Amino acid sequence: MEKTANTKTKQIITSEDVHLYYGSFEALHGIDLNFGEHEIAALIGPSGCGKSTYLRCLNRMNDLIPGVKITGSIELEGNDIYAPKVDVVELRKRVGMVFQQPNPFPFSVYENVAYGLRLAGVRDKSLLDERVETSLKQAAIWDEVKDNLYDSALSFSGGQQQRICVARVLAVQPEVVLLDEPTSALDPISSAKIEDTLLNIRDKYTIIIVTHNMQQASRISDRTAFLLNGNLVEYDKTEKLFMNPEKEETSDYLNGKFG
Ligand SMILES: Nc1ncnc2c1ncn2[C@@H]1O[C@H](COP(=O)(O)OP(=O)(O)OP(=O)(O)O)[C@@H](O)[C@H]1O
Repeated sequence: MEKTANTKTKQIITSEDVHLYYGSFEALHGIDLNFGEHEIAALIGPSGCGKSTYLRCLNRMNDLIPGVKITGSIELEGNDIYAPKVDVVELRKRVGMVFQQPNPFPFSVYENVAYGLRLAGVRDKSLLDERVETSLKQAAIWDEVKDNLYDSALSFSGGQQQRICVARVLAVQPEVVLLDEPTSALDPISSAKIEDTLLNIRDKYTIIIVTHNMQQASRISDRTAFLLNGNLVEYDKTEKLFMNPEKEETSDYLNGKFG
């Protein structure tokens, strides 16, 4: 198993021995994973193996679930994200998240993308305009919405809504973007646009994506982690993991023997 494949790349997130309990149920059994700057990492594995649970640890989304206990360590650029002094709102700006179902607010496209900036106290109209446009361009949706910026985001298609959600996350200039099955509710053309978007923005962000779609993982990710029953089985360069996995469980999963 190669956990530090990109040794030359600066590691942005390092997690060690992460255990997560939902009440008495242990969903993660000690996960060691790290993620580098400008890297796309994919988390794959059968339903219920803990992919989303692990992803949510990275910006403390599990804090919102009653009865959850987490042990181990997760650091963002060397700082413990679970330290008592951490401002969780600030953390979630640095580690943004896109969900499975597009979830734009019932506001205009402009206000969706400007939302986080306004919350952060940005009032300068030209700065807001500039960030909204840049973020929509990065999310590869600008051309489709630029003439309708003040229409409700809900009036756009699911695929367009998802790219508006990506733009909303990018507007606050995060370091890490987490995506939890962002294309599973989308048609293939919209999915391909999201994939292109991720490839376009990888030079500025660290991207961690949970996906059930193995072709998607192999198309866009630099490294892939295979999880099974709350354990990390293998983490390696994507091509290596798909073409020549070290572990039998990985090979069985890739060959459709379970999951
Ligand atoms: N809020 C919760 N309360 C209790 N158990 C939970 C909760 N969320 C998830 N679990 C359990 O934790 C385990 C891991 O779930 P998780 O959703 O992380 O898996 P997953 O790999 O993302 O699955 P899927 O691919 O189906 O989304 C499962 O056994 C699940 O039933």
